[in-house]
Amino acid sequence: MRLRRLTLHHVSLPIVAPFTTSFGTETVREAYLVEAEVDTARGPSVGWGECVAMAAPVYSSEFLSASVELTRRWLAPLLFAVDDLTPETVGHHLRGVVGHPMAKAAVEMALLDAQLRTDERSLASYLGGVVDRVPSGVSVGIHDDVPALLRSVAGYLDEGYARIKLKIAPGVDLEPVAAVRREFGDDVLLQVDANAAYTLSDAQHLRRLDEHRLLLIEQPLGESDLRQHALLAQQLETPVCLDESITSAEAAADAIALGAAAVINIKPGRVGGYLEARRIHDLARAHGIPVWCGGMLETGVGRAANIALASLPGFTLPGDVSGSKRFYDEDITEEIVMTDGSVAVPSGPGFGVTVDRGRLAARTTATTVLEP
Ligand SMILES: CSCC[C@@H](NC(=O)CCC(=O)O)C(=O)O
Ligand SMILES: [Mg+2]
Repeated sequence: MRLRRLTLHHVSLPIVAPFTTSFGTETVREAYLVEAEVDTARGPSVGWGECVAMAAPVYSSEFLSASVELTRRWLAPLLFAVDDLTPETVGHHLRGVVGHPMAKAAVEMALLDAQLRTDERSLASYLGGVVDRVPSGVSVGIHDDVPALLRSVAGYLDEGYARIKLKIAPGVDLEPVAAVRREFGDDVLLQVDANAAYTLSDAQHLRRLDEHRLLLIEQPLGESDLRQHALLAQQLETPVCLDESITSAEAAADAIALGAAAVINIKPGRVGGYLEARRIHDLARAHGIPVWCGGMLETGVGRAANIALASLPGFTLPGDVSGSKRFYDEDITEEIVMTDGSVAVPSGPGFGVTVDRGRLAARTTATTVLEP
């Protein structure tokens, strides 16, 4: 294919309720969608991608305006210069640009969507999906008090979510977890996510979570603390899951080899795209490491693609693949609906969803048009 134009649609989506993690509170999701216009062997096509970087470098070192600038100054010119571009070679052509996996993932996504639409093939089929529905978990932010948390969890359980993930931080961990266990019983699939808020010196404190029979504890320590996660894992019964630390298949291999990850949260944006995400899936599966699909408050574009990824056989734990309404009153695509604890794997060509241009325009704060 040949890339003719990249349009970055900067969008601002209000979140239905403040979402608080150990690194801050989000009330609006700033993001950008990548619209790629390409010429393929079968004629012109358009594909969509989504950059999951946050507005500020609080989750990882990437942030949206840097991703836009990187795409404008380096990623787009490199890709415009390629005559026989394919989604599978985007990573190769961008190898001279160090880092920035989220920015790279967004453009690779758009080219992959464009190619799959031309081929009339779904992303799930292309990646090797084996199921047509996947279990839907939900991520629950830190609340002001336990009663408010219990009301939120009760609501999600009433909706049918298959798994509850609680954000925790020092001082807001043992009490809320114990309260949820006490209120909803032992059968609820329950896990926690610290977003790197603890240090190895907290090991004895974190051991006290073991009594609550959690599925896992996600990213308790810092992104670069692989060895320390391995030492922590030796002290906990609760399986350690890594998120922020797993920035590539190579990082996943190191984490597995070091015993730092008993479970891996795969986020295509964080690792540089859906092809790298599949490589991590394959690697983890070869080592008997369960994986699940994480979330970055994606719009229906990224959400639909994540659900397709979650249909691969190694995704044996419910992912953060909630319905659109978990975060947004109105999505930019058709609504992703969770019913009876699962979401349908999109079966249409490409990512299987359609960007509603009216809704997109209503949420667009700026547009960056990139041409050769
Ligand atoms: C704004 S927090 C984004 C990162 C966080 N994501 C979630 O908690 C899931 C969000 C979602 O369901 O999209 C994580 O560390 O796993
Ligand atoms: Mg996480």
